[in-house]
Amino acid sequence: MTDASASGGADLDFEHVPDTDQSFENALAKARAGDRLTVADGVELMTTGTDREGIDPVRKEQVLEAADRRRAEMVGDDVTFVANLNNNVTTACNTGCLFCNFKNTAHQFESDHEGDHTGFTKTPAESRAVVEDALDTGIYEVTSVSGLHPAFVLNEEHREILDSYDDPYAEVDYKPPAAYDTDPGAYVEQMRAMSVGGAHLHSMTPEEAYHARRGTDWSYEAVYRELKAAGLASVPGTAAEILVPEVRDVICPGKIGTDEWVEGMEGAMAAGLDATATIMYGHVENEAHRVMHLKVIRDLQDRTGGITEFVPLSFVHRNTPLYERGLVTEGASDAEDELMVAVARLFLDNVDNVQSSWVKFGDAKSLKLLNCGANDFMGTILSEEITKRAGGDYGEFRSFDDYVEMVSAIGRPPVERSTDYRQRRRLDPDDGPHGPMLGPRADGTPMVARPEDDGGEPAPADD
Ligand SMILES: C[S@@+](CC[C@H](N)C(=O)[O-])C[C@H]1O[C@@H](n2cnc3c(N)ncnc32)[C@H](O)[C@@H]1O
Ligand SMILES: Nc1c(NC[C@H](O)[C@H](O)[C@H](O)CO)[nH]c(=O)[nH]c1=O
Ligand SMILES: N[C@@H](Cc1ccc(O)cc1)C(=O)O
Ligand code: SF4
Repeated sequence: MTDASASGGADLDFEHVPDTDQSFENALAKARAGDRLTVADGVELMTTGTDREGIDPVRKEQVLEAADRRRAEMVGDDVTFVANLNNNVTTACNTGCLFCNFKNTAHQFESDHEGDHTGFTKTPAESRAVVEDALDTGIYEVTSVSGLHPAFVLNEEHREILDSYDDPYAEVDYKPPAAYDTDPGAYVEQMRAMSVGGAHLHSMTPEEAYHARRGTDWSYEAVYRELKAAGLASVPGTAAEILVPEVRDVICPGKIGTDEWVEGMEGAMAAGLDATATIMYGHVENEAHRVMHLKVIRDLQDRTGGITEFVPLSFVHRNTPLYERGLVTEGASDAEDELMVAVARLFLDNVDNVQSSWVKFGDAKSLKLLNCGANDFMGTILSEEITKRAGGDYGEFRSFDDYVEMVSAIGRPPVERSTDYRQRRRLDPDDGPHGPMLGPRADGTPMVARPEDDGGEPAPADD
């Protein structure tokens, strides 16, 4: 039997292990025929057979080839990408996920705290200014994911509710903005600020929505409706990590559970928002957990139909507590990354788009993954904090010319997309230089990186 433990480290005694009654050959035949796969089928494909130790290179190629063909049948050869900006509002967070080095514990942001930290908080006005600048470069979308700052509230009504607790910090992780150097404002103020100028705002993960309703009896749907009215247009399905309780207990015990993540996503879609879905893999979990996670996503999509894309996020281990505490010794191998993308394509028969992330994989591997079942190539992002702070070093920006060159090199058509994939524009490789055309101020002028995006020093922390 195969034991994933690709990441080495601690010997965790999980209930769910990759062990099935199915055979690899049967599972592959079903995948090739386009039959809906069971979890056992998925585990056979993900492990290249539980009858053998390790990954079998020939069987792996068979799985990748089946996924590549399925991708061509489902969405054709186009490789899509979006002109977008990442604008994360704050790194202050007390949730304590053990895979995350993006966050800084919130007490460090308090006005009376002595000593430096590397984090930041932006006011709504500062967020608006960053988005305004990026709109001029032609972006279509603003992606914003943040730490759960204790001063964050949905709106002023929420602030009053949280203020009325006897000990708000202990009971509901709330401390008034006056305690901090920088006030992040209310979530609705940040939404209004970042949806400026017709930008498509992609923000408020289920974990952030949980924070935006903490201490109340409001439903996720009601909270997402309020955020939508303030400018939110779609939701990033992060905070998913691995949607199996025994894994969450190890890597993110402070986070919402599997069922609540699903409830949050359903609330977003009930409010009329599209969402992406993610998996963060390559740490303590095994192949059974990865496929169980895919089943949660497929069931959710059967019920809602609102998931626009699935994003495999390979764990970046270097600067994280999981690595520092010896729970993992490395991230996923190349073969595991390939199989994750391929089995996602084969298992998720109801999700059109599977994303290959150059931030997580680098250019060479992310291009290879476009031949293993992926069809989307993420976005220009212009700024990156999560992977960089975890020790990743694939940069913070890809220009349209970079995209056209890379995608053409693998013989596929490069296509600019909107966040919901409904607007598409094919780029002619022979007609450069290339720039975005779909954003509210886009006119085809090439986007350029700010100096710090080219490996220079980042801007100083503002908090
Ligand atoms: C940093 S959080 C920010 C948004 C919000 N606090 C949340 O948890 O949804 C966004 C996502 O980044 C991903 N992430 C964080 N650290 C990572 C790492 N070391 N490697 C890969 N992905 C990581 C996780 O999937 C996480 O859900
Ligand atoms: N995979 C990563 C993403 N993906 C999100 C996209 O950039 C985009 O927001 C989405 O496809 C909706 O259009 N973003 C990152 O910053 N880092 C990644 O690794
Ligand atoms: N925030 C995620 C990436 C992400 C963003 C938005 C999404 O819709 C999906 C994934 C990361 O960097 O790890
Ligand atoms: S993943 Fe999100 S919730 Fe968890 S510590 Fe990082 S920023 Fe906070």
